[in-house]
Amino acid sequence: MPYASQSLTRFCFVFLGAKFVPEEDNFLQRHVAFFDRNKDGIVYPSETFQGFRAIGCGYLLSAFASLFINMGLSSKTRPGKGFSLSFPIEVKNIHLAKHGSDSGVYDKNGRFVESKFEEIFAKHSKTHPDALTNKELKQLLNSNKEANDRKGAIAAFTEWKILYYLCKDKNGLLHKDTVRAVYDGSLFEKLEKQKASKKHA
Ligand code: HEM
Ligand SMILES: [Ca+2]
Repeated sequence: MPYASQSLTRFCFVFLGAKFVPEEDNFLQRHVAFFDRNKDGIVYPSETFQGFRAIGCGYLLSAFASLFINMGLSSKTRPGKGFSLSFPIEVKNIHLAKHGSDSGVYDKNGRFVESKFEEIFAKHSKTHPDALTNKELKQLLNSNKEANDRKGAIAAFTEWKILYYLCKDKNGLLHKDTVRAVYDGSLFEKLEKQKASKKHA
């Protein structure tokens, strides 16, 4: 973004109270917008940390996640801009941070591909119709692995394992509706509400 329009965005946010709203059909923007705590369109490391804490993650995981996610994705989402030590992630460009060895449920623009989502469960949920066991999740990750893509495989492993750790049921199953909700980010809002209500109980 040229400097003038960047300043205009900042002006609108600060003085007019305008908020960044993710595109309705861009599920990847919605996935990430939860972590943009003040809705200015940018996720800073402190916001990733606060978002992780809000959904019930411990200090250590939240601290590591905020460092790795922001250091890893910041530059990719800021094409044409220099490196920034405050490691901002621009939500509108989050599709540029997609990696390999993923499920393909997000297309290259960050939109949700229903057929790819259904494919996960058609191929891998053998024990229970609408859920994945830990072993089936491992098989999913292995079958998504692309050749010479260690970085992508590690990123995919981390995303799925954190999801499993946070959301598996008491029988160790990761349910289809939970996985659907992580794609559009609504899962994060639900976890935040659950955590807040536990705190007040
Ligand atoms: C507890 C927090 C989070 C969990 C459990 C989580 C989980 C996931 C899962 C399961 C996927 C799908 C991967 C696939 O389709 O194979 C994904 C994709 C993605 N997530 Fe997250 N995520 C979290 C937080 C974040 C944050 C904070 C960011 C960045 C600010 C982020 C950026 C992405 C991106 C860019 C993708 C697309 C990867 C691709 O399709 O290549 N996620 N995440
Ligand atoms: Ca922000």
